[in-house]
Amino acid sequence: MTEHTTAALWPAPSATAPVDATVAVPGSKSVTNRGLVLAALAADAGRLLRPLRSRDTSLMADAMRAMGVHVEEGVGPDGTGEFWRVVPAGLHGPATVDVGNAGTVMRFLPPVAALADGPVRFDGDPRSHERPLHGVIDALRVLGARIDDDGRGRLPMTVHGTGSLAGGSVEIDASASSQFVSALLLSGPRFNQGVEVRHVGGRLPSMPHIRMTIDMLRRAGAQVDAPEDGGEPDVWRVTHGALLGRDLVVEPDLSNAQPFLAAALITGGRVTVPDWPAHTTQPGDALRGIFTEMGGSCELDERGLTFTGSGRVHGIDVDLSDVGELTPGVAAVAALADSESVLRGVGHLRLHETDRLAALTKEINGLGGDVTETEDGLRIRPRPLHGGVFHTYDDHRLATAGALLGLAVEGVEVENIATTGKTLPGFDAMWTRMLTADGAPHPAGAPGTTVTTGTSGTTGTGGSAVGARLEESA
Ligand SMILES: O=C(O)C1=C[C@@H](OP(=O)(O)O)[C@@H](O)[C@H](O)C1
Ligand SMILES: C=C(OP(=O)(O)O)C(=O)O
Repeated sequence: MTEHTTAALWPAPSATAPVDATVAVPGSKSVTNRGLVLAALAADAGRLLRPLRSRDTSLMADAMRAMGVHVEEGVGPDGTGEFWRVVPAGLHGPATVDVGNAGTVMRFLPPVAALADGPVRFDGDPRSHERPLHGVIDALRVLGARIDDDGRGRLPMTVHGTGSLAGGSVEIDASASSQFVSALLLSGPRFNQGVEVRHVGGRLPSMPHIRMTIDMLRRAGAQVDAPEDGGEPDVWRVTHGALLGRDLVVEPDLSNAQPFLAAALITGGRVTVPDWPAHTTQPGDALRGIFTEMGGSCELDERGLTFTGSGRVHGIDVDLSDVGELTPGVAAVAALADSESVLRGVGHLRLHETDRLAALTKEINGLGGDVTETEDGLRIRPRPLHGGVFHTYDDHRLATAGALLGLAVEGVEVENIATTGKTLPGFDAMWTRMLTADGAPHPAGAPGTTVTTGTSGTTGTGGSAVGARLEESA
């Protein structure tokens, strides 16, 4: 856990009534950044429709540009929103990539850089020097790349691209991050022999994110063999071959929908998120089950996902290994529940944007809570909380967790709310608008208040298509 800064304090608004709003959530970070990588590696141009525009995705687009790929911004005809057009080109070095604190950029791009025709230097925020990268660095060396690092398997480092990579079979321990596996698979079609990745080690977290990688690779024309198709457990194979340029519609970011759905749960209100996909690999879809168990109910129909709180919030005993990025939000809700919660399977969160288990424990306890760290998660015993400063350690999900606590606890001040810009710029304005919605009951198909950001996302309200999934129109 890094030291907190003296950044501005944001007085988290408390809820004076049950929320009743429709909140259009911008595009998925994970889909946008995979889409950019696959488009840059494709044989011809493609577009990302409704991409997320945030710090993590801008870093990815800028890194592509630094290596010679054209990423152009555009706005489509009425109602279709913003897009990014990606025109692949020969990947070039020398180049410099700023990864910020984006796991997707620091893990997904070194294999791309190995295909460039010169050196690509990687560096980022101080925290990026602490986040594990050994799975990618060691694997790339086995697959034929030359990499200069400081011997710790972390950033900063330089990948000496030679224009191609042999590829082949490799064993990695990806228990620290599923992104090691995704990184090698995403570039696999461009390796001369494709790639076979075998995970050896502790439990692999974030499996839905690996399924997202496989799903998107297949939609881009790649041949992938995966364990869920009857293959060997923990072994993935990607065959060498061309990737297709195409149009990809980016789904709303369901993990970023979490604070808004949680607001309905905490206040006993109602929030609709339009364009919630009927089928998705996003881990945020698990919120339907988790928050229902914690005391609400949800309905997926032509308006999107409507979550309604019951006025009671229950504790939960849950394994979040598959959906680790939901942990800060679940922990905040659990601190306001009527019974104890145990969150399991998320030891790897100690290596996320910050040590999330330590940070959540310290900050919730700083408001009077009773949270203890376990070996692989958190035990949360609800207690009456009081106001105070909620530090965020440059972690977007700590910031939204603080906002959630502020709904029910007067006098919570969230440090550096702007850190939400990593994946959700304008969160504070969306939050305030959700809370100041007029609460007028909205019949099916005619939601009352719509909250959008200016950065991306849809502005659709009633009648917007459910199932805005990854779609090919190429
Ligand atoms: O591949 C992805 O897009 C992600 C994978 C997960 O990483 P870990 O497996 O490191 O938790 C997740 O937490 C992160 O927010 C996004
Ligand atoms: C862990 C996260 O991000 P990253 O992609 O930087 O790993 C997250 O968004 O919760």
